[in-house]
Amino acid sequence: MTRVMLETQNVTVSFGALRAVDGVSLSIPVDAIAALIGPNGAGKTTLFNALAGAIRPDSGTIRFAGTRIDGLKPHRVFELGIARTFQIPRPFAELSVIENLMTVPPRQAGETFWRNWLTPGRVRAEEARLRDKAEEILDFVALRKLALAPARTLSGGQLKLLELGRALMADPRYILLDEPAAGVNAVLLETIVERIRALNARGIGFLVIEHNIDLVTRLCHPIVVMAQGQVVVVGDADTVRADQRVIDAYLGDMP
Ligand SMILES: Nc1ncnc2c1ncn2[C@@H]1O[C@H](COP(=O)(O)OP(=O)(O)OP(=O)(O)O)[C@@H](O)[C@H]1O
Repeated sequence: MTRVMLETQNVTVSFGALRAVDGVSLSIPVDAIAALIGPNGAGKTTLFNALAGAIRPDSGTIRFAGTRIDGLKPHRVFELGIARTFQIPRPFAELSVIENLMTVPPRQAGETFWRNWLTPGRVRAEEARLRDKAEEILDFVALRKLALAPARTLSGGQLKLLELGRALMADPRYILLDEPAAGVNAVLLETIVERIRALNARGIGFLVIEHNIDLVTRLCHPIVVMAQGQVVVVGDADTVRADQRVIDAYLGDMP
């Protein structure tokens, strides 16, 4: 039996009369690079917000590696190992690239704080360790040369890599990636794809919101298609492409 990493049962999120997420039940297997696609307004971001703890669902349950996480605060979800990136990257614009990584809170923030306070000599060692880790991650996301550049000078694609780097500082078990390809040139996109695959090979699971269907087809399985708050179909690229309900959902979105 396939083990499930992320499971939602009948999750609903409403804004007034609008059911942005309407009874979504999903089982995402351990270690999958899964995609969440669908036309504009389908409810993808709202579902991400519910998974990350930014929104409490009106009803339904969410489990991560078997633990209930619906209704938990974002920092609790983060501590359990779910990191997220945003459609529009949110770096500290004036801080350098490496500082942007070093400001990510450790997953066990309290423990580190008390340890440092009780043994102040360790603060420097802790900072050196953090810097080493940040440098290693910058190597991995191909941003080492830009370590000292202010984040505001980065291109769209480099900002996406910075977001991925910030997520990795938390040693996540799972990453919610919001539109990794948006505004990214073809060369950097290949770097992003390759890095996602490498991380997945190390056991990190992904759920990826993406409008670039070519990328989704190459990278993701399973593909979850949402429309009007509901899951339309879940399957591989061929299944999804051939499904009339998916075609209808996207055509319905055309002007
Ligand atoms: N905070 C909010 N208040 C009211 N309505 C909202 C709010 N957030 C989202 N919505 C509405 O909920 C529906 C789903 O939006 P959502 O952003 O989740 O869709 P999406 O699939 O992520 O779309 P896109 O691909 O355009 O980002 C839309 O009709 C949207 O207008």
